[in-house]
Amino acid sequence: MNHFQYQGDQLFAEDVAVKDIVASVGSPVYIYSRATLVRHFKAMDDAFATLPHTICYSVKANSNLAVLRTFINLGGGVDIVSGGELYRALQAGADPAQIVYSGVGKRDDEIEYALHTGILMFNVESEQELERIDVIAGRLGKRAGIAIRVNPDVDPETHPYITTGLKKAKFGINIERALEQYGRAKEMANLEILGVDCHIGSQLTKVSPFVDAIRKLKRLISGVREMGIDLKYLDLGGGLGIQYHDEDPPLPSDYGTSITEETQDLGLHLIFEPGRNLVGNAGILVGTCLYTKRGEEKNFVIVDAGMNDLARPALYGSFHGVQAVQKNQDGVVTADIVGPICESGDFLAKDREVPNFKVGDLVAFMSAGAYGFTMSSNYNSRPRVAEVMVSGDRFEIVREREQVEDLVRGEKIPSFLN
Ligand SMILES: Cc1ncc(COP(=O)(O)O)c(C=O)c1O
Ligand SMILES: N[C@@H](CCCC[NH3+])C(=O)O
Repeated sequence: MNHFQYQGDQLFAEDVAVKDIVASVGSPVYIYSRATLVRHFKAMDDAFATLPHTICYSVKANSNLAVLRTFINLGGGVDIVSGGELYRALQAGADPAQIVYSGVGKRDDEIEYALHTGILMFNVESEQELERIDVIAGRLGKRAGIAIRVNPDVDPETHPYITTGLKKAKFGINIERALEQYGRAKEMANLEILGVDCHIGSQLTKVSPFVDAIRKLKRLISGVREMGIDLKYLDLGGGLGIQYHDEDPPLPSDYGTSITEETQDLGLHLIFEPGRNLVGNAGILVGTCLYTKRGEEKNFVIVDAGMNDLARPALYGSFHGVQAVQKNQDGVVTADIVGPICESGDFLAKDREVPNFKVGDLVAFMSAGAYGFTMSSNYNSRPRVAEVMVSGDRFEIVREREQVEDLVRGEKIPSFLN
């Protein structure tokens, strides 16, 4: 069941009318459905019920503390890529023993922070990083749990900007060189080799690339075991896609069945790092129509939300469904829905048949729960919008809207300018 649905002519988030949220919180605003978050987490968790596994939610998709807490309360771990994400995860109550840390550019201070925290493991993405972690762990008198993030050279058949598992990508260590690096890691005094990791890309709409990657990893796992290394974890990253428009991604249960089949004899604890699949369709962005322009070439609906609030259309040409918060009887129009930002790339929908919006109408951008707020910026000195969590017939602001004063926080005018 979808938790963003019409009741009569009104769009609801669970049992709350979206217009009531906007009336109370303002526009634009991100709105999340707690019931959807819970349902998605459980679907992913249930998909692997027959194997030991941990769902380590990928914080980058949506790092709101209320979202993190929802998954953590369901027993989830987290996948982080920075000291900032580690801080957020801990604030939300994550168990350090269920935190995995990926990313090609971990800084010394971030590595130290993670070691002090006692995270489960670093997913190491380069030969130099392996050494760096060993040195820092030695200095702190700690042993660092690690997995090597292997780049299996598999095409996930998704947008090039979110393809990560091809040889030409900056991510991970090429699979042909991985065995050698396990050998090096084994000789490093302050590392404890715990697993093998890979993440091949995001918004995958087929299971086959995951299966191809696993088959390649299995050969590596045998090789690592032959070196006398006792592996415990196989981290298969995230990447399962969602429906934004006309995609037909596999259900978590199908993804689970295929992966379980491939991995059940390995005797490894599986880790998954889903982001988008858990949160993407659990959130919407709502804006207000400020103006309409009827052009000779094009029609425009100008809204108060822009590419700084939702970057995906501008960055990847992504599709987000557009719906009227209150359905009207005024027919449809083919238009670009654009924001106030001074760039022609500032569109949220292009050449789209949409309701014939009028000034003051509320416009909902669907499937905006993943990589929406987390990729927002202050471009054009626009304050970040509020985030609201709905649960049943209640809603709560889970992040206040920024004020313009917040935009100069920490900024000083140098005295020599006086
Ligand atoms: C290492 C890693 N893990 C997990 C994810 C989450 O991906 P998704 O949101 O596609 O599940 C990403 C982003 O693609 C990632 O880079
Ligand atoms: N930001 C991307 C996904 C990035 C995946 C991160 N590894 C998107 O919105 O689709």
